[in-house]
Amino acid sequence: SDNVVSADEVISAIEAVFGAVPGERRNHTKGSCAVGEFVGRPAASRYTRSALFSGAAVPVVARLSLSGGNPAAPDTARSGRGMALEFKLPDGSLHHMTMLNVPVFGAAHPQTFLDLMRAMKPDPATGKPDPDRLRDFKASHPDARPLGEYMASHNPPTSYANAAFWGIHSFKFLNTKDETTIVRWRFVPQDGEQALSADELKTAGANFLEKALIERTRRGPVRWDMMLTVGVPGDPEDDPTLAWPSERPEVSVGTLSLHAATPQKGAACEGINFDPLVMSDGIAPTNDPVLLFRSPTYAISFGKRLSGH
Ligand code: HEM
Repeated sequence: SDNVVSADEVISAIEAVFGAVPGERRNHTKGSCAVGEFVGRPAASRYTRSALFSGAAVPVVARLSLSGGNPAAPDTARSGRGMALEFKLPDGSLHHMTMLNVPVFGAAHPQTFLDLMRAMKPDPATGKPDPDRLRDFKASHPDARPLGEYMASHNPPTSYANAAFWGIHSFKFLNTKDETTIVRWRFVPQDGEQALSADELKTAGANFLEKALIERTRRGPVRWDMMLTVGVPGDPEDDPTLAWPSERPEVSVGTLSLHAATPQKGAACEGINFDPLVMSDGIAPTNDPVLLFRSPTYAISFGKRLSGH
């Protein structure tokens, strides 16, 4: 059962891999802040009554990040890139979307995530993870394979502005008649997707992502289209490691525009806990055990950094 894994032990396991920087996030530690707006399309109103899609501009605070707890992670690292969005709706309510630049996650249950952290824990003798433990992890956790295969065949992006971001989990959309539709979504960059070449991986350096985003927003808003996929019966609802069939049609339901970016220190995104269960009326979680487990885990990380630990 999923209840055997506690949020506390997962945070401890993350800290055992990466250490802990006082006052900072335990995961996605390296990141940048941005601000902008989201304009939804009424095309979504068939599925959701959320005010996100009224057509009015909704202010957004965003954070772009590298996954992992290393505050000095190189921007060429073969790891996830994150996009976290906080929408402020006209009635004052908040909505969060906390996404990654990959279509699937590497754990169907919190236990797999915990086991991965345990396998990644550096061996005191070498300062590196024990290759045997990593091999054992891969062999014993088939749910980690789809993400592993995706990461192996996709280089990291040249810029956050050239990355697509997926919501990964399935969510429930509720319309005015209280009808439920299971959906997934991704944000597709209007600048186009672009990955680092093998040469660029060697020459790009460790810290180009923040600079590229700041410079890009100075030339004008950087935009992503929100593409919605409507599930059909039989599509996996509660497993974020399983992609939906690629032939499912996508509907454009809105556009995100980021107008300005800055380092995270002291900026608006720094103090936000981008808990993915912060949801406004018209959007609700599925029973995906990973989605539900994220909330208590983020709360512990947030509490630690708030209190300066
Ligand atoms: C068992 C699964 C997971 C665990 C234990 C976990 C843990 C964490 C933790 C502890 C943080 C830092 C929270 C804070 O201090 O504010 C974080 C941040 C983040 N996570 Fe997860 N996570 C999980 C799954 C996911 C998934 C499935 C996604 C994407 C769909 C995701 C995307 C992100 C992003 C984008 C951030 C950075 C948020 C920000 O910029 O503040 N995580 N995660």
